[in-house]
Amino acid sequence: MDKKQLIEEALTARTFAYVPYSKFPVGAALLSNDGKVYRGANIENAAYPMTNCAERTALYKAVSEGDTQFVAIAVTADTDRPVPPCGACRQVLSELCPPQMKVYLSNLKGDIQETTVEALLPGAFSPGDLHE
Ligand SMILES: O=c1ccn([C@H]2C[C@H](O)[C@@H](CO)O2)c(=O)[nH]1
Ligand SMILES: [Zn+2]
Repeated sequence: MDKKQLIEEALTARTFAYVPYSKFPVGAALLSNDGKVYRGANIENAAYPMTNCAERTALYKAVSEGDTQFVAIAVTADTDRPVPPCGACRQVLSELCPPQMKVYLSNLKGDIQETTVEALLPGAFSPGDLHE
């Protein structure tokens, strides 16, 4: 599973978004170290703040299936620039993924921004901050 294939998976995931309010579908595809891909889409709610982003959907699917070792995530939406993850997703990525893990942000025009979990949220509040 290479970068291009993972982005294709994110594009497929995007088609399953539940977005009656924003009409802004987002897709994500999370690659685990055993080669499995967890797709995620954003799922909105009439109580707006309950919305779950595509990235967190993919992460929570994986973790709740017992998969915790990840090597990359792709995220895609119909944005002018490669879609930037929200603050909440950056925090969750930093909790559940290695700091140097690749993050492929893209849009429908085919622009790709390659970054890392750590670069998306430098200095993130981390599990280690809770203990001495
Ligand atoms: O990286 C992002 C940015 C936004 N959204 C969702 C949340 C909401 O459903 C819609 C508009 O913010 O897009 C994501 O899923 N991922
Ligand atoms: Zn988000």
